Amino acid sequence: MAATSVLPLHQPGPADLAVRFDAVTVERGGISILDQVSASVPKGSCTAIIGPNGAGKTTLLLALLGEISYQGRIHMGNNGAPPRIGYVPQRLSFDRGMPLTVSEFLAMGFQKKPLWFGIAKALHQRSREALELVKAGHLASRKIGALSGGELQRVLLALALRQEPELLVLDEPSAGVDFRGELIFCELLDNLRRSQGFTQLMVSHDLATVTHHATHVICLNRKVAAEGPPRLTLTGDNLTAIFGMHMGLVSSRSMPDNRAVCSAPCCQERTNA
Ligand SMILES: Nc1ncnc2c1ncn2[C@@H]1O[C@H](COP(=O)(O)OP(=O)(O)OP(=O)(O)O)[C@@H](O)[C@H]1O
Repeated sequence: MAATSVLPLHQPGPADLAVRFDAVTVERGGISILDQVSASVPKGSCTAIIGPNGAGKTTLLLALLGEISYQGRIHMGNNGAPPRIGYVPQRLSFDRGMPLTVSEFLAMGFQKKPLWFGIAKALHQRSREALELVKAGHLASRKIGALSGGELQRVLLALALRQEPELLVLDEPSAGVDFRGELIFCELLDNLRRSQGFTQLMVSHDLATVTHHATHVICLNRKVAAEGPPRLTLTGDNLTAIFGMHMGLVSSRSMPDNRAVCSAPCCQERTNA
């Protein structure tokens, strides 16, 4: 597949960057997953990594989180000190019959000692505050296994925000969430990012979300095909190069605030749903 060259659109200095991937290379089972990936995440940005299935997006996040080994370098933070990182995973496997309330689930993440020693009242209060922050205070006494996809997503966000992260990493935050739920979640994230000042790095398959919310985009398909502001990066040529099919972005009058949406048939169906 032809890859376009990296666009020289955004040339921030090191002090402006929350993360810099420098020739990151990952091989798993003898197969090349990431090949010399160099890209930047501007400080305070909402940076989206886009690319087709199997492009290595999750792998890049796992390398950043120190969960897998890689060649190359990943620079984070200004003064050599690693930033506080919050992480919202793509999916969470757990026993849906687990007899835990949302408040207890969050308290488990907050407290150092095992749950069977009981949960301090103050931690329940902290859980409630964490839920209020993501506009999910009403979920505190619900069973964690009974939550919908969108509700669980908010709880995981509350958990990720507990340490006041400087870098919030989200792997497909809108997977399994309907269009309206996704819109609300992304707006919540935008507001939190502005009020708390963290940098947001997310993997997304939804080009409408990326167009509307991201301030910086990394187009990845094993290598970086393009990088820069969405308006200049999400061109028909770049999208065709990484997704291998003709794609473009169209403007839709039927959308709130006339935002751009992806013209690919799957996105059109989703948008019109
Ligand atoms: N543990 C592993 N061992 C071998 N190959 C792996 C392993 N984990 C992932 N891969 C392969 O690495 C490639 C990239 O996977 P990754 O999950 O990073 O892609 P992705 O871009 O996040 O995909 P998706 O959009 O489908 O979530 C895939 O081909 C996958 O099969």
